[in-house]
Amino acid sequence: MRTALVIGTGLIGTSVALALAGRGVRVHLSDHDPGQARTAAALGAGTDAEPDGPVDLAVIAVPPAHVAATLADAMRRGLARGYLDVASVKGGPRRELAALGCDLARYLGTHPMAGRERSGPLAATADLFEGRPWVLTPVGGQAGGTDTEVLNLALELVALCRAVPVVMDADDHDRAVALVSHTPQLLSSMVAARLEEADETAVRLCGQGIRDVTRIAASDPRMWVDILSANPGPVADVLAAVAADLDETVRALRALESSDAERHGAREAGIAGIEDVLRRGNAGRDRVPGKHGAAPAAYEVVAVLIGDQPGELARIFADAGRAGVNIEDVRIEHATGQQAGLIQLTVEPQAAPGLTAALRERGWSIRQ
Ligand SMILES: NC(=O)c1ccc[n+]([C@@H]2O[C@H](COP(=O)([O-])OP(=O)(O)OC[C@H]3O[C@@H](n4cnc5c(N)ncnc54)[C@H](O)[C@@H]3O)[C@@H](O)[C@H]2O)c1
Ligand SMILES: O=C(O)C(=O)C[C@]1(C(=O)O)C=C[C@@H](O)C=C1
Repeated sequence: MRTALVIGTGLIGTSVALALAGRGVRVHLSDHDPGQARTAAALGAGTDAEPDGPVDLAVIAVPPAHVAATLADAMRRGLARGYLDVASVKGGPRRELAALGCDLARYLGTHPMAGRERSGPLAATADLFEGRPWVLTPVGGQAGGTDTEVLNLALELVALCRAVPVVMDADDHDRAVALVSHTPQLLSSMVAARLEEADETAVRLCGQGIRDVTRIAASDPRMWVDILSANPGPVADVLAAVAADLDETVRALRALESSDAERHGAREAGIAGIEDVLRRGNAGRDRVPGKHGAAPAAYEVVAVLIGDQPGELARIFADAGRAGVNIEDVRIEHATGQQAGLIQLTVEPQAAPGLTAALRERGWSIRQ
């Protein structure tokens, strides 16, 4: 692929453009807000000048509700040899495109399983998709089937973004993301919504647990209304199953709360009910793939106290590097009201003792 056009230069469009531009593709950037395209160009994602002829691939990265109309317009203007979108739902856009009478052979619905809770070009990064699944939903058959050239262009794009292609049927994809992406977004928002009216004395106690659970509650509501309203049935099915667990858990807790719990064996039943959902949670969590889609790995965490001052992170990473240790993941826990935090360095189990010793030697305070 030599040339590409990215329409919609927000978080995802600009991240794609940065990855392509970094690997030598000439990228044209377009957005209905020209300021967004200018910002993306200033970040090195390409040029906001119009292409002077059809590009190899047009990438449509606008909110789901605008995908079909944007694609239809681009196709009518003959802007590219192949077209794909990156929207988080796949069944709806394809049906809308068909209803608009577009050439479905030149189009492929795709979805990179990577993102952030922030929007816009300034949140974009060239490595956003590295090691992440990128779903492709080609359609077989002669009439309306995906053209091989378009599928190959999409595979090249996925490879240039260093993502991992996963081929799926569009409706199967929508049911899968209802479970692993759309319902988690709603549950995160619902937990965070409890805090809106909460007493300040409670909010001050927020620790890492609630930070983990509510990170994506900071996402753009307009975008998520678009996504959820394009996948209502599958999301409602998963939420109904969660609601059944919630009902059971509330019943179990109420049984423990009642004053005559001991007498009627309700205490044992209540504990069993709570334990059941926690154990099923352990089993589900064990199935979440690890880094780069590999089987979940058992890592160890080395927790170190760091000061809240410039250069501390660089210093600790350099010290870990000098000890020859590869850091698999990093998390920082901020201590409320203190000029310090706890950095948790996730490493291979065999590297943990050496890293602990090396950091102690260099004066770092290790927390057990
Ligand atoms: N945010 C995520 O985590 C994530 C992950 C994977 C896929 N997606 C999908 O990627 C797409 C873009 O999401 P985002 O997070 O980059 O959003 P974003 O808000 O950061 O960017 C969207 C951009 O599209 C532009 N836009 C809106 N309507 C347009 C139109 N009609 N023509 C041209 N430009 C238009 C906006 O000005 C904005 O710059 C969505 O379809 C979303 O479902 C998002
Ligand atoms: O990690 C995040 O912040 C995301 O929101 C990413 C996430 C996801 O649920 O995994 C969100 C929506 C997208 O369609 C794909 C990826």
